[in-house]
Amino acid sequence: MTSLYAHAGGDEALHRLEEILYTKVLEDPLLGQLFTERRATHVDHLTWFTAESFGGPDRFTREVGFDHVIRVHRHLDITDEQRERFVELYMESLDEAGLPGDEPFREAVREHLEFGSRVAQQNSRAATDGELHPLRDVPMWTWKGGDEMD
Ligand code: HEM
Repeated sequence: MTSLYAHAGGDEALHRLEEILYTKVLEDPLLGQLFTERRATHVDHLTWFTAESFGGPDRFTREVGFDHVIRVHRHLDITDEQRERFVELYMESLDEAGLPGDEPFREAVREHLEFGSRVAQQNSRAATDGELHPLRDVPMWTWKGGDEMD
């Protein structure tokens, strides 16, 4: 079965996607409150995370580590509106980056995002370690598509 990573177009396509998303996020009035400055590592780290989650190389786990994702979201106190806007901008970015538009792919990306953004939100609101989401590894995302020969 083709991985989501391969179907998306690999690192190059995912990097293009995350770059577009990050530019949108920085310019957005609601999200700009959280993302206050452009960080050099952001697009690369988000690319590596997504690549790994979609069945590509495990570079995020090897070079960054899942604890980092918990740390960066901690105490951001992400609101429902901000979480939803993040998902909306991400879905828009898929089109602008020219990623595949087929339904199984889009559905898998949306599920990954809904899950990931809820984990980030929970961790952003955790007052104690006990309130953190139990996820401690990059989640491996599967999908219903990918049987085609490509
Ligand atoms: C699938 C969902 C998400 C994933 C995979 C994700 C992943 C990441 C990663 C890997 C970083 C570290 C970047 C670095 O090291 O430079 C990061 C930072 C950050 N994330 Fe998320 N995130 C998600 C959802 C969200 C949501 C929903 C929000 C808020 C609405 C958010 C807000 C932030 C902020 C404010 C930072 C740190 C500030 C910055 O780098 O400018 N994230 N995220």
